[in-house]
Amino acid sequence: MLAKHGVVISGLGRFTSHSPSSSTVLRRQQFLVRALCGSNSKIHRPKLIRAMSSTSEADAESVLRTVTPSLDPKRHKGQAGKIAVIGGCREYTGAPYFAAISALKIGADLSHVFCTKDAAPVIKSYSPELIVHPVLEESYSISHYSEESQREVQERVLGEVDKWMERFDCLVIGPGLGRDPFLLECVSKIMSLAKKSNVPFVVDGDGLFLVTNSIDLVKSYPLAVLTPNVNEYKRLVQKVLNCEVDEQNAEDQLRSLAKQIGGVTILRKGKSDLISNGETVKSVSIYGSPRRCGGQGDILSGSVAVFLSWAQQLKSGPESGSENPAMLGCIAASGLLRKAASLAFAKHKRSTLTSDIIECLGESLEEICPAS
Ligand SMILES: NC(=O)C1=CN([C@@H]2O[C@H](COP(=O)(O)OP(=O)(O)OC[C@H]3O[C@@H](n4cnc5c(N)ncnc54)[C@H](O)[C@@H]3O)[C@@H](O)[C@H]2O)[C@@H](O)CC1
Ligand SMILES: Nc1ncnc2c1ncn2[C@@H]1O[C@H](COP(=O)(O)OP(=O)(O)OP(=O)(O)O)[C@@H](O)[C@H]1O
Ligand SMILES: [Mg+2]
Repeated sequence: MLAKHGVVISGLGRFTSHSPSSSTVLRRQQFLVRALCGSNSKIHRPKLIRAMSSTSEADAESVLRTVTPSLDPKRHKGQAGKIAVIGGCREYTGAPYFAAISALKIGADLSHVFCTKDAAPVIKSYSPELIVHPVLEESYSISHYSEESQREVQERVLGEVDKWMERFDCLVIGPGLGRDPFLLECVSKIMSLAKKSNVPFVVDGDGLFLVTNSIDLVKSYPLAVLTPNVNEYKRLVQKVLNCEVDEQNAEDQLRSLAKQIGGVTILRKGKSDLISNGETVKSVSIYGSPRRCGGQGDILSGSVAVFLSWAQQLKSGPESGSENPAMLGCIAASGLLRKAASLAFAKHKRSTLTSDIIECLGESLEEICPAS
């Protein structure tokens, strides 16, 4: 057992359904400690405490090795993750597709998309692998309804999502959601349903627009992860901390922001990705690509959902640890996306697109954690 900030971390490496040998367990424990303290550290208490109390580059590859489950023939469909993306409207069909297909490409078993009726046939046509629910409604389709009928529509939407809720390991809320007020009101109620069922969620894109204006939707929910880009982060800082982004004290500001929102985990995307849960701050700067084509953040949000789910499995094992699964999920996802982006850029240079990066996710994970 190891002590961190006076908290006991016990048996970090036991997976419920993976049944690893004791040497595998020990290796995973050592990986996790190295990952959180830097790659050269040994398991040593004072050093661990020092490393956790300041910002440092996470060893993303070690985290990836630790959280990625082995492919066990005894496992059934669903055990490697069931993810749902809430997003997709008239304007945006690419973003929810990128998030949902990335989850499958990394290794999740099932990936659902809950989107508007207009977006559904388009998203279905991108891939038969996705389970697409055309249930969300925008104002334009219900504006001629009476108030009571509008309430009934909202109840129906919530019922359609809620009947699936308990089956999901994680939601991704926001890629390509749009900003329609009726739709966003439904989504805020979907967040409440997720919290009631203790389902973790990653909030991205227009989901962050919603949350920035109603911070209570995520406040103090430890299973919430926010993944803001430069603009989304600026808006969050202005709203919550009532000041401007301070690049000189980026880590401290991120830590304060996460703390102020009650210890949610925030992954601030940028040249280096910075991750904090209000206590520690970690960065992921390895790999990466100079191409800034749209959609890379969507790959990231789908990936965080999968790795967070896997890290949750680690935590629910009989020798569970107290390490934050959301932090581990963010570090793993950031490392993998940046590796895939660098691989795709090496192949495609200026013409690199988000779909090229998605094609490199499997190869990138395979290099770090071979399937056999
Ligand atoms: N193919 C698709 O369907 C895509 C849809 N997307 C969705 O589009 C919606 C809006 O997301 P956006 O990311 O465009 O919204 P943002 O508010 O983040 O970005 C809006 C504007 O900010 C500018 N900007 C970007 N990076 C900047 C930087 N570093 N400094 C200054 N300005 C910068 C962009 O040029 C853009 O015009 C979301 O729902 C999102 O999920 C995006 O995910 C991209 C792909
Ligand atoms: N300046 C940069 N240099 C290197 N990598 C970057 C840079 N900015 C972002 N990234 C990488 O790209 C990923 C996606 O970040 P980005 O800021 O493009 O998200 P986004 O704007 O939400 O994307 P999307 O177009 O999907 O909405 C980040 O996780 C990060 O690893
Ligand atoms: Mg985005």
